[in-house]
Amino acid sequence: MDSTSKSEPKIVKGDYGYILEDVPHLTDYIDDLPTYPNPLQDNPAYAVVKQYFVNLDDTVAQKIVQHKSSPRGTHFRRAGPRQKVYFESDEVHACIVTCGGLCPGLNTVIREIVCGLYHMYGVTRILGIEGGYRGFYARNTVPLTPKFVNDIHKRGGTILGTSRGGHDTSKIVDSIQDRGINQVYIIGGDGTQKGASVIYEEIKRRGLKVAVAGIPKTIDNDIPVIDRSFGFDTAVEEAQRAINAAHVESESVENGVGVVKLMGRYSGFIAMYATLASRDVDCCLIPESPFYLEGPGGLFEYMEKRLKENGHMVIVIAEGAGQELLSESIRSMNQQDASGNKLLQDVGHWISQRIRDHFSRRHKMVINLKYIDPTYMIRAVPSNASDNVYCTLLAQSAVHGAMAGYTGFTVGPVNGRHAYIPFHRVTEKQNNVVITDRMWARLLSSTHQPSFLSLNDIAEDKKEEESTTSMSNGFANGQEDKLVSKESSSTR
Ligand SMILES: Nc1ncnc2c1ncn2[C@@H]1O[C@H](COP(=O)(O)OP(=O)(O)O)[C@@H](O)[C@H]1O
Ligand SMILES: O=P(O)(O)OC[C@H]1O[C@](O)(COP(=O)(O)O)[C@@H](O)[C@@H]1O
Ligand SMILES: [Mg+2]
Repeated sequence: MDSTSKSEPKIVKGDYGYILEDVPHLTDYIDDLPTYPNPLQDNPAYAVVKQYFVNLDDTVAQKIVQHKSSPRGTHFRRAGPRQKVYFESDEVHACIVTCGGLCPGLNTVIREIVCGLYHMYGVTRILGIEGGYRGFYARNTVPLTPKFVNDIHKRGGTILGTSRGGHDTSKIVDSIQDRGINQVYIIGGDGTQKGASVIYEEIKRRGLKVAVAGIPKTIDNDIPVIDRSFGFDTAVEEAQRAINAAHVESESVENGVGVVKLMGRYSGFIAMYATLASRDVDCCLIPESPFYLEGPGGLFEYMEKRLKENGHMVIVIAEGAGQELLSESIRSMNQQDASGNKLLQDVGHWISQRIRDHFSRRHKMVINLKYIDPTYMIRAVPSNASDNVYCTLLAQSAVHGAMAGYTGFTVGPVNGRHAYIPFHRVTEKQNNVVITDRMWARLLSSTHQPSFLSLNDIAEDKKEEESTTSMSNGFANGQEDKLVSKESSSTR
């Protein structure tokens, strides 16, 4: 990977503690760029909207809950169409790339970028880059038209293909420059957005009139600032099928135990929401909440109690949970994937085996354990109706932003309003479940599982909480109503 110098964040301060964390604009480094009237003003479909264009000064507050005397705080530029655009329709040559793991909705975002560019702005030259970042210099491209993408939202995966690794900034920007591309739409997770950020920096360094727009993708919902990531809703819904199966299997036999492994490398959002939605789960284990097996307050003690009471139980475990326990018993190999993400040990198999061993050895109790691993099935489905609508808004926001000359930004809803967010804000931290939030407390009270926290842990946590301040809010982070203030994100 090339190292390019990083631009300073664009911060604008206003009255009463107002801060705008703005995104770059092509005019920041190119002088005298001509502007054109937005072609949407002549579009009959949008003629009915009273005030269709977004006011240039509109911004979206990051923190929605305010006290009488609190400063106005951080804001982001509101997404949407602007009266003036910086590209003429026939001048635009756009490209779209998808990177990282699969996620429901990728095809919908591709479709809506193509249709948005074509129908709203009259853009006809749109290239699909195949196979992720390395596709810029090592794979084929495919011309994208509304006809070509018409039905793709009904399919899972990405029609463009994806990959991990292979980010070579100068080769990618060479390819952008050689092909005469001037709008780059990059769909991907935290790693992808870091890649998009260095591409933007290199484009700026070369002084190119090329807008770089990121669309955040992560099934794990681990991207901070935005309310939730697309595909997450679908993933939670799809996980219900696996949990239902585990429940049916476990309640049909004596001492039935259903174990379901769900995705979530560092963040347990899918497991937490799937558990809260299902009501059939007796225990949910996530990376953010360390647990232990043996002894008072441990998982085995709880299982014995639950099986005695109810005759069956369901455990949901996120793939990143309990990794520290696994590395104690299995020699950890510290392997990484091509993007540098840690390769996890299979916690589902491990915990199933430990449970079987425990009950046969210690109790001579016959349990009937069924282990279900639906992880890739959940990721590979097409997006549901609500994610489809969400993907459409994301894609259109990205198109409006690029046409308006903004660059180096990620789009996403912040407290329900779509905004342009500078890359560094979505890559500097990770969104994690905060186990001292009301949402996790709701889960504990619905499953009745132990918190696995000793009194010492709680006291230490409290101390830490007192010295940190609240950061995020928003629906899917589930952190809009904190019990106590705590930084909701952590770096990897
Ligand atoms: N720090 C980084 N700088 C540049 N490119 C990166 C960086 N981290 C990851 N990438 C690239 O982003 C792409 C996707 O990253 P990955 O972590 O696999 O998935 P995701 O974007 O879903 O988190 C890969 O092609 C990878 O090479
Ligand atoms: O496709 P792979 O490499 O097996 O990826 C598995 C990982 O991808 C994810 O689904 C999402 O990760 P990314 O957002 O980084 O793509 C994780 O939950 C999971 O650990
Ligand atoms: Mg990632």
